[in-house]
Amino acid sequence: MNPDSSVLNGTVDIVNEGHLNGTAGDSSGTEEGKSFNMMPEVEMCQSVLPCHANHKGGLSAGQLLKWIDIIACLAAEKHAGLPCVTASIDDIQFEETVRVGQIINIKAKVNRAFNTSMEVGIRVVVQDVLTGVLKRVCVAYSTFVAKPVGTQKIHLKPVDCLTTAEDHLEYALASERRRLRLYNEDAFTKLMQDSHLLKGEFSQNYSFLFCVCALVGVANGKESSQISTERTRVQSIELVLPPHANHHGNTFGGQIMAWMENAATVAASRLYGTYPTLKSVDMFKFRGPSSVGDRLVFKAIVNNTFQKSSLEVGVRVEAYDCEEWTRGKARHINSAFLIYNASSDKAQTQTFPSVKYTSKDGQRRYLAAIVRKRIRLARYCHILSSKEEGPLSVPWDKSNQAYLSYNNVAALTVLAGKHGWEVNSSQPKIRVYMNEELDTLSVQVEMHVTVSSLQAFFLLSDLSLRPSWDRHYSSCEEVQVVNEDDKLYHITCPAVNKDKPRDFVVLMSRRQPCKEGDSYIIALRSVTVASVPPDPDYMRSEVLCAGFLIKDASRATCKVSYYNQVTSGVLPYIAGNLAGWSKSMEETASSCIEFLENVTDQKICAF
Ligand SMILES: CC(=O)SCCNC(=O)CCNC(=O)[C@H](O)C(C)(C)COP(=O)(O)OP(=O)(O)OC[C@H]1O[C@@H](n2cnc3c(N)ncnc32)[C@H](O)[C@@H]1OP(=O)(O)O
Repeated sequence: MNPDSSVLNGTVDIVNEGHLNGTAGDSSGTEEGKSFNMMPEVEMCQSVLPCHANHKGGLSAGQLLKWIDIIACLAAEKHAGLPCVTASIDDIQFEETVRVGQIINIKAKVNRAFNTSMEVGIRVVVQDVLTGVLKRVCVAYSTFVAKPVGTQKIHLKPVDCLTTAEDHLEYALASERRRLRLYNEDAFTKLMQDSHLLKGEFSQNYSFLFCVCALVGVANGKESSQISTERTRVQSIELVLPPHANHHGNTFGGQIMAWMENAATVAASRLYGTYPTLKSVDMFKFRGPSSVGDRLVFKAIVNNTFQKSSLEVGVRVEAYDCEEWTRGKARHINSAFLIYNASSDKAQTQTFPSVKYTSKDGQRRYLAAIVRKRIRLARYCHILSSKEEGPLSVPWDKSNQAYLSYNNVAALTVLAGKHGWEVNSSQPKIRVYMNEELDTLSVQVEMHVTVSSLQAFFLLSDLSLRPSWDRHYSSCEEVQVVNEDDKLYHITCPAVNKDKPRDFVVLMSRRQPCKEGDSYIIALRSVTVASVPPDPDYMRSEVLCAGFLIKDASRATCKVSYYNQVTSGVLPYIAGNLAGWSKSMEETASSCIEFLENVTDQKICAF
């Protein structure tokens, strides 16, 4: 590892610096006076070789899962002092592709012990050998159970070496995550059972979906552009040999996950016709053990596609010992759901075809994938609502106006410059992107408009015109004109579900480009002003960073990009879109384009 602290300091927002400085490979074997063995953390460094890579030269997700499981198990056993088994791994988002020649660093430590189980937190970082730059690949949380031979249950000692603020935070969050794990199972069962609720919450589109699904299920083949999920079905068998076993003789969990990833990737590529990119896994659950000599049958199938930009593959693992094999009696030992994105390494954005099911089981899987997507989204709601978000608004007054405007514009510029925007939906003039980070979610809506960027800038920066094209705005009134380019507005929005209607007080700061090629900027953020106190009829909500960047495409056309870093106040308005059962963002974008292209000269003059 590159010990150059300037390299590390440059990435402290990505990786905890202290974390990286304490390498287990330190030849002195000590850190801050503690012997290595006393360190709560376990660390692994791997140089990524061609044998670890997939066909694209990137580290294969299966290999990474194997390393994650090894290191997590060692951390669990260090705490328990006993053999431990993986019970589950929470969903993992893969943020960075790792290439052959780079160095992987994996650290794991027990965040919290409960009764017989404990949570292990794992951080994976990649370092480029030539530049020394470090990037986070993923963060994962595994649950391990201490399992000595026999049926005895072992109660674990509590984690008592919480030294840093991060240790304390992880300790506190571990019980939240456990609560969420248990809640997710209940929520899934309830949502699957309660089709009434599903129909209600998924609104018209969802009941429509139900009807369409039912029809498609019966009238197989009538919709020619849809591909049957059956075409993606994969079945693959592995015989568990000694090299596949862990140090206790059971089939190694990491190996099972790697095999599962392999089967899932084959299923996804059958639909796609090329190689999709694994974006995340939605919990690996180890339901029961297997051992050397077992035959493991992997069954994978695409369950559903979302907005044509991502798909879910379900993988089920069944184990048979010799006798069970001849009797045809399987043990269901593992299940996981993997999310793939259409590859973005081609000049043109690829999309997945829509799928249809042709059996009752297919219908169940299709709906279950929607429910899981909804739960993933709910996790964002949970993260957003349990994250100590606020207050996000900053008090506005004349003395801090210059700083606030600067921050407003700077925050939007930083948001727009983020890496990792992924296409969520694509239409001829509109494209929706999402950017998921650990605890933030941002959306971008790109629109191609046949008006000059100057005209779009003037029209969009007059927020009082917005209710005429954005149905999420009920009203928008000017509260104060600070100067020509900065105004305060009070916005009211319609109620969603059974909530009260919401209102926002925002500062709009607009900037024309300083030089050719720069964008016009219209930045929005919440502020508090004494003249607009919260109204009991409205739920006062906040926007942290939103707005438009507008850029010339040709003399008469421009690209308008709308950004929003999602807050709990904004989420209800876009939740359906993110989960794939509503197209409200695309509809609003279409209405925005129509407004910009058809607006009369009068309105422009009035501004
Ligand atoms: C490192 C390796 O390679 S290990 C090999 C791969 N892993 C395996 O083979 C494990 C296979 N699975 C098993 O053996 C079992 O399902 C076990 C041991 C995980 C759980 O056994 P069960 O009899 O279901 O145990 P039980 O229901 O009593 O739960 C025990 C604990 O595990 C927790 N647990 C059980 N399942 C899960 C799960 N899917 N996710 C998170 N926690 C879980 C429970 O909450 C409980 O925690 P607590 O005691 O702290 O409150």
